[in-house]
Amino acid sequence: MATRIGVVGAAGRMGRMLLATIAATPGCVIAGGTERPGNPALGQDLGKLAGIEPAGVVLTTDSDALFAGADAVLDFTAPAATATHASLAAKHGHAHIIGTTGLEAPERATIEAAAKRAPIVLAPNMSLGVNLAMLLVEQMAKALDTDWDIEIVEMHHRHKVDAPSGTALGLGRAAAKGRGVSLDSVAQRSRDGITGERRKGDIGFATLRGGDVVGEHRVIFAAEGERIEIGHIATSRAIFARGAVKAAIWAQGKPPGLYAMKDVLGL
Ligand SMILES: NC(=O)C1=CN([C@@H]2O[C@H](COP(=O)(O)OP(=O)(O)OC[C@H]3O[C@@H](n4cnc5c(N)ncnc54)[C@H](OP(=O)(O)O)[C@@H]3O)[C@@H](O)[C@H]2O)C=CC1
Ligand SMILES: O=C(O)C1=N[C@H](C(=O)O)C[C@H](O)C1
Repeated sequence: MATRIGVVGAAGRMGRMLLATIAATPGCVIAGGTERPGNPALGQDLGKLAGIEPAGVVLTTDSDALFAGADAVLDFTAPAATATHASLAAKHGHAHIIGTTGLEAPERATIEAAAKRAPIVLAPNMSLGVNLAMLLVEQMAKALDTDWDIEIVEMHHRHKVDAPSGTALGLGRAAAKGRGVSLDSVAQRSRDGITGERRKGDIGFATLRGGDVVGEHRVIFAAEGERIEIGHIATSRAIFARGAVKAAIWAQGKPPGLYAMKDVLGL
């Protein structure tokens, strides 16, 4: 039987890409899609919305019905909306694939509670390349001492609302894990003015925004006399959408729990 996959935030940049990817994946069908009341695309056919063949399902506001009827729901929306969606996943026990970034402690707590009742995959970046880069960064940070300063630079399109990006913070967490420290204790999320010299062991972040950049990340290990860099450049949102659909197929029918992309990808 086909895997029925729904999309909340279906009219968004990622939402449309997700619809097209579900339709193009053998064994998967679009179960439905939602947006908030007032969205101008409400009532439109989801296939048409994604620029593909009509899907015979229209965009609605009923996320409760979507979570009830889908095997898995893909969520690339906004933090408050994602917390509400996680509670719906818990209510219906169906898989929830979360790509939303900018989540703070209260939303994370709601997601963790929901994961006791539904399988939830949570990842700030669903591409294979970035998840491999995270593993490499962890290994490098483990091998190199604090004579190697770690700095993370990211650039995204002008519409992005959170900073640093979820991926940059994920790369930072991987580096901190490799060093055996918590990211919160060493993160320098921005710098301005007379900052004083760099504190040994800090992990620094720099954020660039502009144009239509899909997503670029660079982790720099800088020592006296040499530098190592691990970089990833996304040129299409299709890489995130493919990862999300893969996660949906993987998570369908799994026991409740909070899973990461490395579980899905077997890394
Ligand atoms: N993990 C990953 O691999 C990736 C993660 N992302 C993350 O995904 C998120 C979305 O990115 P992007 O697609 O560019 O953003 P968009 O703003 O284009 O899309 C988000 C969509 O969600 C909608 N939405 C907000 N609240 C609700 C709600 N309560 N119910 C239904 N829909 C809702 C928005 O509607 P409205 O316009 O009304 O607010 C909008 O249409 C961001 O957090 C981004 O960082 C992006 C790419 C990859
Ligand atoms: O908002 C985006 O576009 C992206 N957000 C994610 C993030 O915050 O890391 C992933 C990707 O880089 C695109």
